[in-house]
Amino acid sequence: MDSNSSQLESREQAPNQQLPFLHTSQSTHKTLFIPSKFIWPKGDLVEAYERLSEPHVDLEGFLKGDKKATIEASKIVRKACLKHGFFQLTNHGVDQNLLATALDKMGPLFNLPLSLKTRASQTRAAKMWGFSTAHSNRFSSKLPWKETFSFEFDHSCNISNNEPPVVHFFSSTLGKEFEEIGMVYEKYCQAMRELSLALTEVLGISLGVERSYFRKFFEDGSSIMRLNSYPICEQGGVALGTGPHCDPTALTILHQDQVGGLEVFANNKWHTVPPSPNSLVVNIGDVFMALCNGEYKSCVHRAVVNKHKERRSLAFFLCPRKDKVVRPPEKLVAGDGSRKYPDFSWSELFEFTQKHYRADAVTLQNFSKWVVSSRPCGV
Ligand SMILES: C=C1C[C@]23C[C@H]1CC[C@H]2[C@]1(C)CCC[C@@](C)(C(=O)O)[C@H]1[C@@H]3C(=O)O
Ligand SMILES: O=C(O)CCC(=O)C(=O)O
Ligand SMILES: [Fe+2]
Repeated sequence: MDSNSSQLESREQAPNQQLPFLHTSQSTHKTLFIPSKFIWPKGDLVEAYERLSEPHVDLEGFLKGDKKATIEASKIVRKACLKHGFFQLTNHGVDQNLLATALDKMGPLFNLPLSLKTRASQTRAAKMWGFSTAHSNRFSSKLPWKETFSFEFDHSCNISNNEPPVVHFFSSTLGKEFEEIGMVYEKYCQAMRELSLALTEVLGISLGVERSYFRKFFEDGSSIMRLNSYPICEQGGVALGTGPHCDPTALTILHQDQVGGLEVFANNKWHTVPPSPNSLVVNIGDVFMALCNGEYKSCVHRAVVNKHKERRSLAFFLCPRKDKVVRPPEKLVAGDGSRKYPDFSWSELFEFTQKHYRADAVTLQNFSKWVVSSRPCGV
């Protein structure tokens, strides 16, 4: 844990110091040798030679209430989650226009001058909210080759509010003229909330727990939405867009453009995940792995960089309410009676990744040890 936590940047830095990809799309300047802060260890860079597209889970029948199709979908989900925690969704019911617009609007957003984008930086106490360029204000090494906008999405939020929260995030930081873009992401988050809650039902069925069990658990949650932009990186084989990690959250729905770059670790090897039009990528995260007592795998994945094209993706991270206790239902413990992870609240795990430990492929393991050692009575 030491080598990981030492990457956390303790000093406040001037944001965006000499980052090589600033204004990539507006400038002809080429950066052949990138700063050492962007160089990742060889072990994290091992290439992927195989593809992983399967399984595709067709949600149409489930969404229409067809019992046979629901059982079929839950069986496919179960097999994938027992193995690696990754699958793709087709016929997911999300408006294709909304999906296309959400990706399209990222162009004008990330192409804004850096001075404007940084107005949306660090809008909240935790440093991860708002705009970030390479997380350079948070970490001192292994910087990710990406820019991101991150914001919270409270499940109780209602679009008929005067100024819904996502619209407020964009208009209050970037200006009133960003209300329209804000509304696109507000609608996108609403759609992802519905889809992710529907997925919790499929997961419940697949685990043999009551269908609505996980829906109820996440219904009043507060999720995280992140827009990722991966600039062109001309120096091959040293940088990563996002390093190998498991999402500490519960469930991630990823919408990626057609460039490609997502890779998943399965059967002890890295696999490319070629973009599949009309599909959304889903992966299990640490909170869900803990909720099912380790039965389903939190998916180890990363995003590689591209020498020729910029890449964009949108990640919706389903999270419970901050104070909710993450504890598996009886049914999933009863087998051998032993618990794989201690009880914890989502806010404890979230804070762990923001204050003490940079999320990686073994966050849950290290978090569990930390919880057990820091509580007087262990679990
Ligand atoms: C709770 C979170 C921590 C991260 C953002 C959300 C969900 C995913 C996590 C992250 C993407 C895992 C890889 C490392 C990270 C630092 C990143 O590269 O962006 C992670 C996020 C973070 O702490 O910002
Ligand atoms: O952009 C991608 O393909 C993956 C991003 C990711 O894993 C993340 O943001 O957690
Ligand atoms: Fe991820």
